[in-house]
Amino acid sequence: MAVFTAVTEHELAQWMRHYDLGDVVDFRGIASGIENSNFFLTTTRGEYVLTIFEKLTSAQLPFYLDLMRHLASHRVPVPDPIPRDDGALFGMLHGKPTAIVTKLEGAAQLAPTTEHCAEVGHMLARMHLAGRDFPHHQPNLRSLPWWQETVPSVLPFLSEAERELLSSELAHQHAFFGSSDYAALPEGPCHCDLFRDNVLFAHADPATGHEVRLGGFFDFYFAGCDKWLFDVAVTVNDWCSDLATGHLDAARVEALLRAYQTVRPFTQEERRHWSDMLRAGAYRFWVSRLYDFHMPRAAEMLKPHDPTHFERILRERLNGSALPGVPTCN
Ligand SMILES: Nc1ncnc2c1ncn2[C@@H]1O[C@H](COP(=O)(O)OP(=O)(O)O)[C@@H](O)[C@H]1O
Ligand SMILES: N[C@@H](CCOP(=O)(O)O)C(=O)O
Repeated sequence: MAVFTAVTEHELAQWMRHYDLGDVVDFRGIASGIENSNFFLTTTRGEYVLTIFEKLTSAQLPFYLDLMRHLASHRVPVPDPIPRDDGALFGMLHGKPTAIVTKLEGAAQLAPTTEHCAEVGHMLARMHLAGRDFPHHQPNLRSLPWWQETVPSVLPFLSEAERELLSSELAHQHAFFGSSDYAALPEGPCHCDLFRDNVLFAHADPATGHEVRLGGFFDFYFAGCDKWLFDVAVTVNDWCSDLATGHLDAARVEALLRAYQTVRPFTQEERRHWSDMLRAGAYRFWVSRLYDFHMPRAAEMLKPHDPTHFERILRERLNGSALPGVPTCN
């Protein structure tokens, strides 16, 4: 269930008068998704996605929509927000901010191979470089200050061993974030949630002979400015982990990092702190999943994600001997 706000034919017709997108041919709700009401919209001009933002406010939205527009204009395949006739990238429908963005091609690949990982790594690096001249700044709102604020509220629900790990890792990350090496890590706009379900792959490309072709990255609504290495770590923790054990698959890690570094090689500090950042990436999602699990919001529609998955991943990453190294890139 992911249409929280219904739109009638009449309301859609009124809404479309603000856009130069031709006539509506088809309009249907998208079943997946948990945050917003999403609809596939086909017009005589093309295919789009209409999103009614259920939680994000008008004040918060410009950063995300401007970033998507900026990346799309730099030929990074992301949904491109369509401006209305007054130039705005969103308007209000049912009292909620609403936007129309371009529809990406393809389907999610939930069992990725090394080829999928290489495509994702390559595009992630391109995305980071394309974001360098993005003029707006908004921090990743799910970083250290949010962890520090949130951890005390989940501690009472946890076992002694979980509490111990949550607290000791927070202390470790606090020290890492305060270090001069951390300050030297390159940064910029990051997706911050580039999981398997936020990337689409289209069919094989006969022109290049590539078996897999990236359709694009979407769901930028956790994006923010952060260390690029954090974005890579979040991505590797999801794309390259065995889902049952949290163990990193060395071949997928190698493929993703090698492809990333053909575009942007890691700095010395990044290589040195790869394992700390994998831990930070795991910690971020352990904390958010614990929070969603133990403090579900009223009227939550879906079962919260399993927090123990990221506890397992964090414990795995702490076991340094299980970590594949960062490939060198010449
Ligand atoms: N721009 C897009 N192009 C193609 N499909 C999209 C696009 N945006 C969303 N979708 C589809 O809609 C689904 C729900 O979107 P998502 O961003 O995950 O929703 P939510 O923000 O509610 O979690 C995705 O799984 C994807 O199939
Ligand atoms: N990827 C996160 C949850 C973020 O929610 P999304 O469905 O909007 O991507 C997780 O797995 O915990």
